[in-house]
Amino acid sequence: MSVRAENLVWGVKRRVIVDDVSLVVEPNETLGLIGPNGSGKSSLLRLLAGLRRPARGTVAINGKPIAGYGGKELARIVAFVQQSASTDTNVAVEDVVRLGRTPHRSALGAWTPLDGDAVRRALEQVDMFTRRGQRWQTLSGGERQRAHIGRALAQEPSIMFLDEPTNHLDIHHQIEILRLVRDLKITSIVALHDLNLASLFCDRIVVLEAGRIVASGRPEAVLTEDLLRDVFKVEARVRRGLDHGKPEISFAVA
Ligand SMILES: Nc1ncnc2c1ncn2[C@@H]1O[C@H](COP(=O)(O)OP(=O)(O)OP(=O)(O)O)[C@@H](O)[C@H]1O
Repeated sequence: MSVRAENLVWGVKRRVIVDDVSLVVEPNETLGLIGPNGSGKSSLLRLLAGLRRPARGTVAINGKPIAGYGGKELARIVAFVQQSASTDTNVAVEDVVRLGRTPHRSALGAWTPLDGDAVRRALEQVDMFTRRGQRWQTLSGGERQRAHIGRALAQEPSIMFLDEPTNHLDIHHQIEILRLVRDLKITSIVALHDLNLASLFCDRIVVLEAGRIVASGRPEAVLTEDLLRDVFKVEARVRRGLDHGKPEISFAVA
């Protein structure tokens, strides 16, 4: 499914936080959202997912304005993995992941084998199947993050929004989770701080600075030394990676 935003504006009091943002994400594309702290990545993700209403502008999913979707209908289509999401602490991993099935079930609907399959698959995808019975409060930060991603996967969404999904993850799981997101046949929009991971796993990258889009395109067009200097205030060298041909950034620190 596609996501199209036109001239989105959102702010708090007099401060404009998302400033006239327009973008299109094509079906099955993985779009990376990068930008310095406070540039508006999370705010934009929430607007795109319909969790927040813009002051101006529109979001359309598959050509239909998001305001035209019912709550449950939208929940079947869209999953959102928040930055450091909280969860009731007295539950097991599997209970958290099972919550992902909620939008697919009627109020009195029985748990079906299809629900069970989706939960098992999601637990396996995030490498948490063997920990499915473990209590939430005993999990490490990275395990909690993977369980939250598992919940979103169990939802079997058509569009997934992920806000810093690699937070707390070791390098193996950072790569595995982003590879999974890239390879899923769904549309994904991912806010990321790690520019090398954005380069490796995103089809396209949008760069935000102070709420505005300052660059967008394929990683090799966007991740330039000039952009890193201008937007991220770092000196860096960008070369083509020998193994994958994608831009590879090394930071020059004295
Ligand atoms: N509800 C709110 N009330 C007041 N200010 C807000 C609110 N939501 C966001 N902001 C401010 O808007 C700016 C953008 O926040 P946002 O979380 O979207 O940035 P971000 O790019 O995701 O940042 P980070 O990389 O640090 O996660 C920040 O300066 C933040 O303090």
